[in-house]
Amino acid sequence: MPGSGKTTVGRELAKRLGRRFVDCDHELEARTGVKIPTIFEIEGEEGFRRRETQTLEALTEESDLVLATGGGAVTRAENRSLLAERGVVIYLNVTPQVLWERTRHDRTRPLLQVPDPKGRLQELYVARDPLYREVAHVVVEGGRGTPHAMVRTIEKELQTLCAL
Ligand SMILES: Nc1ncnc2c1ncn2[C@@H]1O[C@H](COP(=O)(O)OP(=O)(O)O)[C@@H](O)[C@H]1O
Ligand SMILES: O=C(O)C1=C[C@@H](OP(=O)(O)O)[C@@H](O)[C@H](O)C1
Ligand SMILES: [Mg+2]
Repeated sequence: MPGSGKTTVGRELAKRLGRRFVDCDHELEARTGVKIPTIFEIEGEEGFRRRETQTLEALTEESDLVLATGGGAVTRAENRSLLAERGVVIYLNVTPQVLWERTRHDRTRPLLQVPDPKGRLQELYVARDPLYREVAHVVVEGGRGTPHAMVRTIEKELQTLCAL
């Protein structure tokens, strides 16, 4: 979900694992030369989603990468397949209340620029939680832990997965 810590935790996890970190939104901004809100303004969510899929297709071809997606990547079935088949997917499960506390002053997430962002986060959470679970190999409860604690938990989960 937006605000769950994908960018923050992903960057720290990559450092810890000695891998390259890429954030899909940042890559998309680098490719287009404009910020995410501008893509939404000009092309709408549909245009953004099309570009997001193209970027995910390219990035999931690479190996040894820690990739942070945008929160809505799971809404397209083709993205879910790309992620589940080409990667080890980690779902950072954070309650809507905490997501709201973390994103309430942030203007860079167009879907949350509505009169009731807390209600929007609740709706998105209900709609997306099953999709995140469908695609995830690991679910990490990320409510109140620090990014560092989350990295440690993910590392342990990855070690368990690799030992299977
Ligand atoms: N585990 C955490 N504990 C507290 N704050 C966090 C945690 N993870 C991220 N944050 C903060 O929450 C905000 C959103 O994090 P971000 O990494 O951008 O989330 P996402 O990429 O999932 O939308 C940032 O201000 C970040 O510093
Ligand atoms: O939840 C979403 O649909 C989105 C989340 C954003 O990324 P974060 O999850 O990093 O905020 C970004 O991709 C875009 O604004 C759409
Ligand atoms: Mg992010």
